[in-house]
Amino acid sequence: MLEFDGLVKSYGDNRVLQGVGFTVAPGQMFGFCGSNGAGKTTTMRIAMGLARADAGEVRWRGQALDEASRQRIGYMPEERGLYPKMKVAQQLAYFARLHGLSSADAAVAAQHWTGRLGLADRRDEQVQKLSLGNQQRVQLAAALVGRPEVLILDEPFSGLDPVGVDSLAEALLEQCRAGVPVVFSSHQLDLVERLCDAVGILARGTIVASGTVPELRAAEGGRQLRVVVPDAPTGWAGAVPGVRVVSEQRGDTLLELDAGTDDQAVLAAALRTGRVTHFGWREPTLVELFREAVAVPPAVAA
Ligand SMILES: Nc1ncnc2c1ncn2[C@@H]1O[C@H](COP(=O)(O)OP(=O)(O)OP(=O)(O)O)[C@@H](O)[C@H]1O
Repeated sequence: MLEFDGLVKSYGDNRVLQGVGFTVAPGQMFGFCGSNGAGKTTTMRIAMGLARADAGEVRWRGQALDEASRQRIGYMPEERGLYPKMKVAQQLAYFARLHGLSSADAAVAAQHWTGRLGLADRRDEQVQKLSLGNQQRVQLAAALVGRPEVLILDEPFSGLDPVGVDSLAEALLEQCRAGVPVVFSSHQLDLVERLCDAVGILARGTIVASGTVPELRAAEGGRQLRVVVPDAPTGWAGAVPGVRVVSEQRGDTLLELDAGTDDQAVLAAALRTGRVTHFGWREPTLVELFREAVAVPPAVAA
């Protein structure tokens, strides 16, 4: 297990982390979400020993991370960290050597990851001559090239084109299948929803929601039903007991049902208006769950 346990961190009066904890199992892909400035980078930097926590620790296999165990982590920092004048393959082989690979293995790993991440034609170019997206790919290759036991990636998908997103996603899933725990931060919640086994949402210094996306949906609790009745008169659903109309546009209605309201009664009411072309429960997207989770509760806002 990779365990983030009770992390507390302030910068002056700015209490950024106030007890952040979550765990990532081997082979699990964990999407670390939160608004700008929520503290995701700070959390990852603490794990890598680049910022010091005021309290709490990060453990891998039960041991607090130290310099030696961090050698076995593939880390992609937010601020990026490549040598601009070094050539791509040479640089990746260098990073692999830093992670303990022999020079022969390092050269093979550099060759492999440049191929996997669409950089085969760029191996002999200086990093500074690459486009931003390709520099990003090199940075990802640098995190992967040392055969990491754990991956901690700060916004690895930002700036990648759709093909780059796909090749990185495939590479990360492959790492998971090999038993590597992967944590990555992202604002691309559609991607998080598609890729991650578990999600943690950081707000107000703590993890305010965590679990699989279906678990987050279940915790959210709202029951919304989408009913499409093209010929129905406007406002038809307002007359059904226990139903609140969330939105209604040319027969396409989104309804919130009270706990005791039978969806079949709603269907019967819809059928009385004419044709029903769609009737189904609507699952909130991760974007909607995120908005709900980060919204300041009235008691805090007051
Ligand atoms: N070295 C530092 N000195 C002072 N304040 C800092 C430092 N690093 C981060 N902060 C503050 O800590 C807070 C959290 O920043 P952090 O970069 O961890 O957030 P984030 O969730 O990664 O944000 P984003 O999504 O915008 O990248 C911010 O208010 C930021 O200004």
